[in-house]
Amino acid sequence: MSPQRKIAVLGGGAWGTALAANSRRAGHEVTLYARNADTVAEINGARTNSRYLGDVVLPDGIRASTDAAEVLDRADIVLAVIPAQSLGGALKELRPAVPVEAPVVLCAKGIERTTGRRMSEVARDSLPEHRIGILSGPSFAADVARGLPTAVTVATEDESVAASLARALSGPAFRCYSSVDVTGVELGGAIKNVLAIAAGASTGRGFGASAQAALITRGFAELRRLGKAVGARAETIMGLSGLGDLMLTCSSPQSRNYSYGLALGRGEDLSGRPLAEGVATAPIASELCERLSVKAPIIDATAALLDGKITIDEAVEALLRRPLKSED
Ligand SMILES: NC(=O)C1=CN([C@@H]2O[C@H](COP(=O)(O)OP(=O)(O)OC[C@H]3O[C@@H](n4cnc5c(N)ncnc54)[C@H](OP(=O)(O)O)[C@@H]3O)[C@@H](O)[C@H]2O)C=CC1
Ligand SMILES: O=C(CO)COP(=O)(O)O
Repeated sequence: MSPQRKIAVLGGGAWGTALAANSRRAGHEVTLYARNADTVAEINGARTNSRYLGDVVLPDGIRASTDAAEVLDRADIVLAVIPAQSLGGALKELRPAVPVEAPVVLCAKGIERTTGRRMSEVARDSLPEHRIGILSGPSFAADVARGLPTAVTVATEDESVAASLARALSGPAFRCYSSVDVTGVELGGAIKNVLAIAAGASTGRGFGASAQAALITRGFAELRRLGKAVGARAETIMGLSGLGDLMLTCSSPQSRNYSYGLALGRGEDLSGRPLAEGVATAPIASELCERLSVKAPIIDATAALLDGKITIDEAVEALLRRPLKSED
């Protein structure tokens, strides 16, 4: 077990709460910032976060607060678990309270819709003097909150910081691998959400398991191409934060992105659904691929589908009618 640190978690949703639980089980002092007073009261009192994690009971000793400065005071490590489209603004606001010595580990999975920036690019702008890391991999919040086993990747540019974070954040059932490939780790997490919507839509429309497997595999080819174009390592894309998370998210209705796709494919009402980061990431991922001359027909079709420009049947027909080529 690594020495006890003070870990400050920013964000009181499903993943922030699950990571707080994991950090507590790993033996750390844990504080959590949530902007919702009811969430704070429930975590401190009943040790639940029923809005996001149902009846999962959290380990004791997590101290939640609506006061970010109090949560961040003397923190050794900060976990930023705020959704991708809100991360930049939130970190800018919190900047004066974030200790400069504390690495800030980003846990959101997405690309900023308005700018095309990956999470580390967003955070470096908001917190220019801090060391920035990223945590990503196959990990449903409810599983981690319950203490079920999984493994993820933690990346920072500095190898020793990455290794130290991996030691600190690993828990009894949460194994962290370290990496210096920040770009590769964050790219996998962002793109798998888009591909999960595509896989869900196909299955929801009734195209069957073969179509879903073909879509995931060819979607993964698009992620590999995009990874190469932005300088990600191939091993990272093949690893937990790439292939690993893609497999998880595209195969379980527990995924909010996959279930968003399922609902889309079934023609259900999409309003009031839980966060599905792929919805905002799809159009900007498609634009990014175009800008970098990366062929990404599944990402493009998903963006067009979400925008209402094409139907699922038209999307699949267009994908099948593309000129035949060698597999790459
Ligand atoms: N859930 C999961 O299984 C996993 C999620 N992730 C990623 O983690 C990120 C967060 O997801 P998750 O926790 O599940 O999402 P949730 O929807 O469960 O929770 C989001 C939380 O962020 C808070 N929030 C939103 N905007 C701000 C802001 N500006 N300042 C402070 N807090 C804010 C919300 O507050 P409020 O309650 O007040 O609205 C809410 O507590 C996403 O990018 C997701 O892809 C990664 C791995 C696993
Ligand atoms: O990132 C996740 C699992 O690794 C969670 O996926 P969803 O956001 O689709 O629920």
